[in-house]
Amino acid sequence: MKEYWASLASILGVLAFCQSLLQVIFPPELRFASLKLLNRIFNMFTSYCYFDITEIDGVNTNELYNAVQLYLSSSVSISGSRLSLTRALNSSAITFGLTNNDSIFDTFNGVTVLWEHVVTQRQAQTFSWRPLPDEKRGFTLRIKKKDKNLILDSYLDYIMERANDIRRRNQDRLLYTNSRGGSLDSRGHPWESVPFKHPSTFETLAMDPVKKGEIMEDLKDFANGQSFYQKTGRAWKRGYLLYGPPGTGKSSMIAAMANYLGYDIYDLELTEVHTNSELRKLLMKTSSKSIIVIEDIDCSINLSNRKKSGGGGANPMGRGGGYYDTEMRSGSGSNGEDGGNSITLSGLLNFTDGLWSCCGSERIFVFTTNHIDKLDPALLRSGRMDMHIFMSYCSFPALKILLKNYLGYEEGDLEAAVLKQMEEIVGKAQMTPADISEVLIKNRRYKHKAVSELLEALKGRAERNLKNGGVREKINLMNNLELESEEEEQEKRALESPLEGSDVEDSCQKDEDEEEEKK
Ligand SMILES: Nc1ncnc2c1ncn2[C@@H]1O[C@H](COP(=O)(O)OP(=O)(O)OP(=O)(O)O)[C@@H](O)[C@H]1O
Ligand SMILES: [Mg+2]
Repeated sequence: MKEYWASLASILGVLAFCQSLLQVIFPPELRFASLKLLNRIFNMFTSYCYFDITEIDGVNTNELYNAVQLYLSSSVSISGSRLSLTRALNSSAITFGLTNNDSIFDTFNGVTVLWEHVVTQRQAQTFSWRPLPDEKRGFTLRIKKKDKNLILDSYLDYIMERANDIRRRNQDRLLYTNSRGGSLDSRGHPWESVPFKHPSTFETLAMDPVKKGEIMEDLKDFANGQSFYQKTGRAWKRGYLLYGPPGTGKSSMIAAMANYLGYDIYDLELTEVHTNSELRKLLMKTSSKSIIVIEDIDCSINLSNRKKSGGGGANPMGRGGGYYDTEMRSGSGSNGEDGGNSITLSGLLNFTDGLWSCCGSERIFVFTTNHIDKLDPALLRSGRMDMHIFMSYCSFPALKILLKNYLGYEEGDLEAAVLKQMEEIVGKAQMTPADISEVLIKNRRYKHKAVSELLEALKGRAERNLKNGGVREKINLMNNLELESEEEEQEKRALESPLEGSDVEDSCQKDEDEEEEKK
């Protein structure tokens, strides 16, 4: 047996020697033919097969090369004697990789494979539309012939998937804006981006834990729901409407969503968009795994424009009679009421719901508003915004989260009596998490003072609300009384008016009769 291996090794050695000799002596055509022949003989004796994954495929970058590089960076042990270190654009993480002509073993489904990073100098520059790097880089994958099918079926898919995960984890999230209006940058992009570093997370977000849990679950289900959306024939997107008073955490919630799912954010400034087609182009240039945000939607666009349009009618729910068509044609800009901004509600609905909304996938739309009552029912109907989330004034569970965030107080750290007082009063105080955060930040170095000032602030607001509430009740009562007396007056007038009317009619008739008689 030993002898067999020795002779096989010497044959392979001779073949390798012949290969390199051929490269030096023969002209290219002959060299190519003989290399092919030698490779065949070589393949007959070896139990391995090899796959080359080059960095550049023709003139295009080979995605698989980048994926393998990233994938191997997660399995290369830091103990290696020489590793290459890279930090990608928009990334705060450093990745390790194989240096030139280095190799590494990897195991997948119990099968061991060998990866080699092959770097050679590029020979005379061939014609290309774009300059190619001086070095030719590629990975060679060595697999036992018997494992070839087993591994190729799923191994490469697995690598692509893992690489995408790593890329997402390493890359900073981006915040895009369309503040340049409709103009494009040098690469034809309408969006400008900056690294997104908002620290808000669901852990720091002060709100009812049950509601928070529901939202997190909904987001996770959405992100893992590719097959569900495929199966049910729905576009893979979801809409959230966040509403509530200012300072209750709507923007913080969006940041928490992005950080939770690892999505980018597209902050769409509707006032910068001039036409529906511009809106569509912006949508087409968003990437998947992103959150498209329209803040203060009630202020961004004249959503009541359909009422002003002739065909819209006054019935806000009226969808018959070509309601949307009329809307399309009669954007507020067309009649100049909106400073030339002709984006319409139907354009917006098409943006979130129409066929164009499906270019790309795994996208979340978030609208925020302080006045849900001002929104058009078409925006609120079920299926359009899948979840309506009310961001309310600070509740007791939310208050506990803020105390933990700013003062580091856990559940048992505060006196039970103080907590009880807070619990009783926080609902009546109607303070937003932003208000409470202000008090806590101001005194964060002196925890006791922070707590006592917070209690004072809560009490003060509760009392004021009670007084205002009392006054408001009185005003409402007076208003009601006034209304009632006004209604009574109107009724009286209505009852009297037919008499007055008949009087007038009668006198007119009398005058006419008299004139007739005179004639
Ligand atoms: N629920 C919350 N949890 C934690 N912090 C909050 C919360 N709500 C508000 N804050 C704090 O208050 C500040 C303002 O909050 P945010 O901008 O999220 O409010 P908003 O609801 O978007 O207000 P607006 O309606 O004015 O846009 C944030 O910087 C954050 O620190
Ligand atoms: Mg906000």
